[in-house]
Amino acid sequence: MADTGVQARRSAVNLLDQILGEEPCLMSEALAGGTLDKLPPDDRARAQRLATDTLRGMERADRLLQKHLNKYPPLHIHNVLRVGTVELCQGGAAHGVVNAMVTLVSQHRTLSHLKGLTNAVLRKIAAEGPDAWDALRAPRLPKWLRGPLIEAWGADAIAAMEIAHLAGAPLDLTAKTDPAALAEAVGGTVLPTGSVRIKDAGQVSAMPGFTEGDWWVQDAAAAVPVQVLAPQAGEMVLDLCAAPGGKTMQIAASGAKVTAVDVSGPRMSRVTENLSRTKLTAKMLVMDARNVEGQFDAIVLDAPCSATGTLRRHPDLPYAKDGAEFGALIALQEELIDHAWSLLKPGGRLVFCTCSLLPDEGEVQVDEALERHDDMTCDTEALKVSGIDPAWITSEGGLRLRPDYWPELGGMDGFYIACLRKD
Ligand SMILES: C[S@@+](CC[C@H](N)C(=O)[O-])C[C@H]1O[C@@H](n2cnc3c(N)ncnc32)[C@H](O)[C@@H]1O
Repeated sequence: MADTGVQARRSAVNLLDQILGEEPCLMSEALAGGTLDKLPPDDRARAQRLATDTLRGMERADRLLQKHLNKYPPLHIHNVLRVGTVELCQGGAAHGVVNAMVTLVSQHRTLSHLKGLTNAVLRKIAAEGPDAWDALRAPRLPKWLRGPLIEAWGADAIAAMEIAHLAGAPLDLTAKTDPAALAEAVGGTVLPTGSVRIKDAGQVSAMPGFTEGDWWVQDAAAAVPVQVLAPQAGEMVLDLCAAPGGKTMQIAASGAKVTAVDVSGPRMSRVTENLSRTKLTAKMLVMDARNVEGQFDAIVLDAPCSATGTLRRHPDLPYAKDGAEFGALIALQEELIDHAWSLLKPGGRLVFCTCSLLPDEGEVQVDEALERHDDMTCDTEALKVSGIDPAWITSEGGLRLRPDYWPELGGMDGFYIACLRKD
């Protein structure tokens, strides 16, 4: 029987039901719960892509749907309509999308009576087409996050970030040795910071050089902290909060001796897999970073944070979170900085970074660390790595990267990075 895409679409809707349900969760949590486990790999990838695209465009989808609904139907049907609307407005063939959505509603145990509504509404959306979609504003961040971000960066910057969030993220790779050769092999371009960017990537594991371990997936912004650290061959480098290992691999590839630490055993097994594929080595410790002992020449601390810099790739986050746990993360970051400082040799450097857009997890965190430690200074020279605009250096001496930077190149994740020198 021909694949009508019903299974992948049903799974996308089921994912959204969990993410947007009474007890919201992250997509990664829904996936870890096995939601897509029974699907063949192609359908799994398609379901995840559909759910992600729908979350990115959800505000637009709801605005279009509002016109055709007296009141919102049950969440499951609402999500069916959202997925259908996003597909239709992003160029999906009307006949195929509407048929698949109506079929999956007609097969539902208790909601099959709403197949007529599904059919009628999606046909109207199909008639309006992508023009109606393009005329709508970029979806806004939820109030709990928008308010603090406007306070930090201003309304214009947040509007630009919302456009970047809607656009999504291209695939960035870090080359083990030669970015130019990698770009040629995979049909990508070398970014100013040396990462290789691919606009329309297919299945990652099928790309040239994956099995050989010539590269790993890492957003361009996430690759900058180790460029700032500039590890040297033979140095003893500590990578705190290391999993899944992007920075561990960068450090190991430089010839430094790296010790990678993460509190999560399952996440550390991903570091092991990545190191084995790329034929790189590191000493691995599964433990709380606050209990690590020893003295190191250089340390990178990629602290757990709100991850608000990664919304281009994780549009589920604003729906699954409400900021309630950020206070505890900020307190943990402070403890981690202080412990990392005690592990650094005199003359050494600590690169502190977070994939956050909140100054409390970046600029403020470093300002306060400078107050607590007399022997700590910010090394702004270290931030002047290839492709970094000096205008991105902040008043306390860190580096602020934002999703609205490099708009012509396809953006970057939000990150904060500081290089702290021990006098
Ligand atoms: C932002 S991710 C790290 C990404 C990683 N550095 C990379 O480049 O691939 C943060 C990590 O911190 C780990 N983590 C959270 N609390 C920790 C703690 N107290 N000690 C060590 N690791 C911790 C999490 O398990 C998670 O893997």
